[in-house]
Amino acid sequence: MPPSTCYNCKAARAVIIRPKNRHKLCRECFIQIFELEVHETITSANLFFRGERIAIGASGGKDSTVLAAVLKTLNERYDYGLDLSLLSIDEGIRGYRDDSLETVKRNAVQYEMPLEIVGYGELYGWTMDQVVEQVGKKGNCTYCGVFRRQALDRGAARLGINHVVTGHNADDVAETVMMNLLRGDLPRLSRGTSIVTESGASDIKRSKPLKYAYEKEIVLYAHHRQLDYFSTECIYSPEAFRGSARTLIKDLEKIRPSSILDIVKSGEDMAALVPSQVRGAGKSCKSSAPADDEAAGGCGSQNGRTSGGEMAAMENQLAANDTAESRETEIRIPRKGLEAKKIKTQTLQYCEQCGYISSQRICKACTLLDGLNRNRPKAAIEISLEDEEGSSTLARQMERTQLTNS
Ligand SMILES: Nc1ncnc2c1ncn2[C@@H]1O[C@H](COP(=O)(O)OP(=O)(O)OP(=O)(O)O)[C@@H](O)[C@H]1O
Repeated sequence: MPPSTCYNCKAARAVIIRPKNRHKLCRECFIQIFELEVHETITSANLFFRGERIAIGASGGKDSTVLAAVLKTLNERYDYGLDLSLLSIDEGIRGYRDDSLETVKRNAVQYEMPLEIVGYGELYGWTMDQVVEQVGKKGNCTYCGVFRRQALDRGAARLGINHVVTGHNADDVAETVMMNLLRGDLPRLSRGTSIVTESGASDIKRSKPLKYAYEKEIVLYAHHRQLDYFSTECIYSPEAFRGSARTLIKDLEKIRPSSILDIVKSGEDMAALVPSQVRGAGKSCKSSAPADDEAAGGCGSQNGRTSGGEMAAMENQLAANDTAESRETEIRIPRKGLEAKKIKTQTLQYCEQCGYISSQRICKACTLLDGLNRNRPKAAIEISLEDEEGSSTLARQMERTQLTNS
């Protein structure tokens, strides 16, 4: 069969079949189109203003590396006038984050961007290796997600920047939509689909310029531009529910490539139906809008990305059961009072311990830290909570927050 020509330029040889729409493209057209689509996302959502300082949440992985590369290209090509920096959080995971941070350090040189690294150890007195040693692998993603959100805010505040962009892509958003649909959490679904998340008290705005970019296309882009990124998965436990949502979406994508974007768009439409006081996002509703699933249940990264084998085995099992058993269908009538799930609204306040924005008296990070510190052997607490000047980590954390909030 003769090689196909590019669907776009009709001249060069096609080397890519776009996962999004199956168009056959040459390398140059694919790169141009990918960048143009991110540019359109940025301009149609008015994400930036001229002269704005932006911190790129840089993990060294493919998504944030592509984000940094594309933002640098677009900033120069379209003269956005942005001042771009890289901001990395060192969760303290030996054999994973230390290696990926080396990639970010190289990216900082390659893209000529300043880099700030903020560590869980210095902020919280706990690295993720120590947390996992204490709590085990199960549930550790919750600690990591809650800590990371605050750490990104604190790192940005340290740089004097109030807009953090992250590499969350269309697949991540579709998973978040699916997970929150399955657990009936419309407020969180709504926050997860939003391209920008702002909270009432923190001045730090978050946005996802790659929100409509397919993960597969991000990998293709990184490959064809030969970007330097780190591809090892986090060594700690998978977030099982996200993994199941991912498997479901990947199965749908095989039958219908547009499924990912369709789910994202449906999520946006559903979000539009959620009243803003229930959604709990944005400055107007005075809520802490405590993030989407980035904070709620881990990083939403490679974690939990199951192959789908478990699902297939379960489907086979169910099919076998169906033929063996009689085909009875049980219809349950909901008990009175249980029909409608009560939707809680959130009220803005500051954590009494560290001053960070929270919907509770004590923020999630302090609650988790209290639990960790209570169970830490006494000698270890004394050593790790005292810094050279003798002030406690949380006290330092509070000082920083007061600076941030003032
Ligand atoms: N340690 C970190 N430091 C800074 N930003 C981070 C860190 N971890 C995650 N992020 C930000 O959050 C986004 C989503 O993170 P997630 O863990 O889901 O990783 P991912 O989908 O594998 O992305 P990546 O490929 O960039 O690692 C990343 O693209 C990045 O912008």
